[in-house]
Amino acid sequence: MSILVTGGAGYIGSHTVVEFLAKGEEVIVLDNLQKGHREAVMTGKFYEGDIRDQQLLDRVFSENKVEAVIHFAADSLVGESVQDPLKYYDNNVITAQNLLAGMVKHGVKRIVFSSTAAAYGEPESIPICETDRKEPTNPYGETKLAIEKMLKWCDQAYGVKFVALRYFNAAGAHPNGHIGEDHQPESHLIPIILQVALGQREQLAVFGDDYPTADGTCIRDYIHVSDLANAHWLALQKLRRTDMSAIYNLGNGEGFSVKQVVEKAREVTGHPIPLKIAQRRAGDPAVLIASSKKAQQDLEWKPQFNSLEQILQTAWNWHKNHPQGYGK
Ligand SMILES: NC(=O)c1ccc[n+]([C@@H]2O[C@H](COP(=O)([O-])OP(=O)(O)OC[C@H]3O[C@@H](n4cnc5c(N)ncnc54)[C@H](O)[C@@H]3O)[C@@H](O)[C@H]2O)c1
Ligand SMILES: O=c1ccn([C@@H]2O[C@H](COP(=O)(O)OP(=O)(O)O[C@H]3O[C@H](CO)[C@@H](O)[C@H](O)[C@H]3O)[C@@H](O)[C@H]2O)c(=O)[nH]1
Repeated sequence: MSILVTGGAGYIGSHTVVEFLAKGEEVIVLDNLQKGHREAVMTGKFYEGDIRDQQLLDRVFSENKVEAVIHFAADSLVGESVQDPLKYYDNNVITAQNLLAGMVKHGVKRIVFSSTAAAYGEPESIPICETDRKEPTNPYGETKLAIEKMLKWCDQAYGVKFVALRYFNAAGAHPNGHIGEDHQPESHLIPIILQVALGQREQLAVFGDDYPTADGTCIRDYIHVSDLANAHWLALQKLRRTDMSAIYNLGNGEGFSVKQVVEKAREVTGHPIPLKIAQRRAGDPAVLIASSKKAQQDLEWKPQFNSLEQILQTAWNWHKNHPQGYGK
């Protein structure tokens, strides 16, 4: 039996493929390469194409005995989703609907889904627990929440069991140095900071310093991509073991402001990393910090790279050795 990884050529997906292969799983990747990189898929069977293509899905499910789907494929930028919400409803909600229809048609009953901290919106308290209020402040989070609900109803109606993983901010790179983060154009904080350190950008624009936080900049909970990858495998084990659906937060439980991340990156890279204060970015909540107690208890998940320094160090190794990402 194989595990189908959608979006497996992307940042978190490619790290998860490596993790699953190391655990002895048979992996199939489906990715339209709109953001992903063929070079990032270390091995396994690769289908290039779009999940919205029902015929392609039929082919993938017919040519392989798929036990479970790990669903990463999506658009995932907070700012862009505010500018172009319909793109997000199309590529996130419609895509998930199509995928689930394919799964139901072909009798595939397990799915691990990439949800997000953006499902919560402005938190009612910190750290955020899975049961806390969910009022997304951007369409991206709204589409992920809609998919979680779609999964709940599909469980009830068709017996498709799911684990939705609400990751906080994925960061870092695989310690093997061969895969890392390469988004074109890049919009995430840590790779942008490292591009400044590499001399590829003059400075970092800090999106707002008037938030209700100690230094006025937004606080996020950065979680290493390899720890996320491992959580997916543990989530699949839980589905195999219990056949019960569940939702988990995945973060380190510690928040860092944009300015604190810059300060730590200065230590790691030895570069002064100049910054300028810019306008707030629409859709950004001030503080997002996870309680991951539930994942630690139920999944026995233990993050291995849980300091910001380790996260920045692995990311810096990747960026230094691949200054053009997978391009060169
Ligand atoms: N990066 C983060 O901090 C973060 C945090 C929370 C949740 N997530 C979620 O995790 C998932 C992966 O994030 P990422 O940072 O690796 O993103 P990514 O853009 O690097 O990876 C997504 C992959 O999906 C592919 N894809 C997109 N739409 C597709 C479609 N319709 N058909 C086939 N392939 C398609 C892209 O080509 C890409 O390779 C996303 O669902 C995202 O919402 C990411
Ligand atoms: O040039 C930049 C880029 C980012 N930021 C700030 O840095 C923080 C982190 O931003 P970014 O790295 O873009 O991540 P988020 O917008 O927090 O979103 C990420 O983390 C979410 C979970 O918290 C995921 O759902 C999203 O997919 C993922 O992109 C935010 O406060 C941004 O405003 C800047 O100040 N300047």
